[in-house]
Amino acid sequence: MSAPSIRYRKMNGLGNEILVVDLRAQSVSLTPALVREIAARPDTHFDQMMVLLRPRSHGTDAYVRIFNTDGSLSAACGNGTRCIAALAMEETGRSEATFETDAGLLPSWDAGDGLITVDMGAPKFGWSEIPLAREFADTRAIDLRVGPAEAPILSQPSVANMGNPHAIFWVDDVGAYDLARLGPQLETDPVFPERANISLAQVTAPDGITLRVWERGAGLTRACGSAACAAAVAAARLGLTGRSVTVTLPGGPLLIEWRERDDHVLMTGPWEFEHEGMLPAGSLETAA
Ligand SMILES: N[C@H](CCC[C@H](N)C(=O)O)C(=O)O
Repeated sequence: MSAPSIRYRKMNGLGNEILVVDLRAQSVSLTPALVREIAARPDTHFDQMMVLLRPRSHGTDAYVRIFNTDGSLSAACGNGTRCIAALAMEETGRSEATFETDAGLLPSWDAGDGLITVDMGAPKFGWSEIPLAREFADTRAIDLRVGPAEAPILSQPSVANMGNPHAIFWVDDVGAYDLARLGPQLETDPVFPERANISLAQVTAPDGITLRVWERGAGLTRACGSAACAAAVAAARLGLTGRSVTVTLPGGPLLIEWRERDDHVLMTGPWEFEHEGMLPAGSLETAA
């Protein structure tokens, strides 16, 4: 049997590296090993791979599975959703697109000036919804720390689920920490049974947050949309900011609005097309 040929599109959302693979008309199974192999190649390297599958629900453009670099799955990726929304809008000629993931529906629309808004849904704050391994009554600050009890390096993060688990540590200077060293340790702390995305957040104004993220399954990235949403809602819950904030990541700013009406979080930002090509046939033979 000859290997299927599959096109990929390499994009990015604020430097968050996104590989889009459209399998709506093809049947190929992507194993974690194959995903890791694709991620290891310079041309197709990604932080997240957005795999478009045939829609499961009426009115949606695709059912989307999202893989991290390490082959694990995530039910949310804000930056990647802007990228696939841009492709879908170009394909349909419409100015909106809706995707389904395992975390629910993600409506998105053209916000003008080359920006796209994604409705990331309502955040969840219950300890079992994050999920955490044991009960915490107040997830605005949980008892977790790195370093000695009397002088912790980082402590008392807020936690939230934005379709995926996030912990946000509030700091005075996001640049003052070795996140590449602390991230892996916190990501896999036993309090997070499904691991977690780890953020350092610095509140710079009632409508401004600076953020650095160690992503579950992907490591340090230039931007993480769902982490920006999680930090924004966590800051608003603590009264550190209002419900509309600009979250500035290493890759640039995202506008986050936590809508009063239905608690949904709206994320607005750019997307960029880089190049396209075919996935290496050799690796796909393994999967066919
Ligand atoms: N970069 C993505 C999130 C990836 C999350 C993933 N690392 C996980 O939850 O496992 C974003 O823009 O929202």
